[in-house]
Amino acid sequence: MEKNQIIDLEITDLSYEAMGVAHYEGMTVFVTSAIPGEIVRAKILKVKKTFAFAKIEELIKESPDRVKIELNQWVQTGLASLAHIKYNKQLEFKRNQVVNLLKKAHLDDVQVGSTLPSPEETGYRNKAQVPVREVAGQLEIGFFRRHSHDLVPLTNFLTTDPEIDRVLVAVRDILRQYRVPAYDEIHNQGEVRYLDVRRSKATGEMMVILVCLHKDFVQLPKVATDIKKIPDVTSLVLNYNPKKTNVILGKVDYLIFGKPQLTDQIGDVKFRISPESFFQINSLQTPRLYDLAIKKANLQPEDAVVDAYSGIGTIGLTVAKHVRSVRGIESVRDAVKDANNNAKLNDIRNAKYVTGKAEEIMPKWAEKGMQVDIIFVDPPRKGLTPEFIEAAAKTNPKKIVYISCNPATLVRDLQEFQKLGYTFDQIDPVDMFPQTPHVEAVTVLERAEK
Ligand SMILES: C[S@@+](CC[C@H](N)C(=O)[O-])C[C@H]1O[C@@H](n2cnc3c(N)ncnc32)[C@H](O)[C@@H]1O
Repeated sequence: MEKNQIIDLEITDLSYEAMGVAHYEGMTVFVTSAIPGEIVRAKILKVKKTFAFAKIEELIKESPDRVKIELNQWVQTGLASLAHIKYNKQLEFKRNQVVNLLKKAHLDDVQVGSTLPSPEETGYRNKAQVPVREVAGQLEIGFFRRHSHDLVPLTNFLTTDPEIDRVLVAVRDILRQYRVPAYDEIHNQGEVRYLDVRRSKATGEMMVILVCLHKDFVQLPKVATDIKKIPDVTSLVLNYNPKKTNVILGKVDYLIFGKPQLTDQIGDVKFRISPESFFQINSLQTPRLYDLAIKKANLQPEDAVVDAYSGIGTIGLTVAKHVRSVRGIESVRDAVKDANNNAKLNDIRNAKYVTGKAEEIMPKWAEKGMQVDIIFVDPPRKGLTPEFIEAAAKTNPKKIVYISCNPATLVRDLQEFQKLGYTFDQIDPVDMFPQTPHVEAVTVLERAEK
């Protein structure tokens, strides 16, 4: 097999990144935008030792699961790599990912629920974070081509709230008008690296964050005056990121105008969110995810609850009124401040959040003999650490409710809890990210009776 070769392929599977999978002369070929059941004439783009990448030249047999999309770039860039597949099939794809991981781990008897669909299939994201680069002599916003930093200009991001897309385009036009340079990552020069826009579904307020190479730039006063005039924009923040790095946000924020936090609501609890704090991006699906997790926890009024990887306290503060106490752990200092302030804002007095790494704080609590009834964990994609798992089990909770955004680390961690006397019999996928291959899932671990 060689680059630019044209071959006919039968697509038999979808990869975790939602590329069509085919086999050809002992090689696995990943074909962008292809769907199982399709026969495609494909052009080979890159050849590795045992696998290759290809793109469709001609669709010979089309799958009935394919849907027409407005922009091929959504799938090609990886912004919405499932957008060409019917929504019910996307839900099946996500469930299958969990089923396959369980099979690999010889846990075939664990039940996998059907994926809980999102109330909105598009336009559900309450936040957009888009790169700003110069393309053909002009400042553009868009999305990087898969596995690259080549910007594909876009103004319709499909998965973000259309109100956010409107503001992104308006800010782009203001930056163009005042000739603010886009960031040049090769030379670490220029100015605006990313545009970050967040919208509260509860209040309609929007916060604009300009991620910049410098703390200030000559055009900033004029740019700020014009951004203030965009309807519904309530604050502007300059995030200072001077480093040559792929990390999007720098460590310092300067409030240019408006309120330093956005106010949103989940169920009947209000939340103020700082720019550095994590907040679930699918506003309508989040309360459904939490409801499922809370129902599975079967909380009792006398329960002592731990909310680990708590962000701004969304899970703990949602359950605080129904339990004895909530103790939360979160590594981002601003998020912890938000969590404790959010407790006050909602007149919740039995919840307290601390700053630190969950894998360091939990062993200390276990050491002190802290009594815990229920632990909620909601870690980032890399999952839990052995130190956290051991300490969590040591506090002897009745239940550990695991909310995960990566089924591979979820299954790995569940097996570790099993070794420590916890059992589980069901995983429930929840679609927080329609049109993308990301899978969220909830599992409850119960202490086995000794
Ligand atoms: C997936 S988010 C969940 C946040 C929150 N539970 C929610 O639903 O909004 C994971 C959170 O874990 C935090 N985090 C990452 N690594 C951590 C660690 N080692 N210890 C504690 N928190 C951590 C992140 O800052 C983020 O707020």
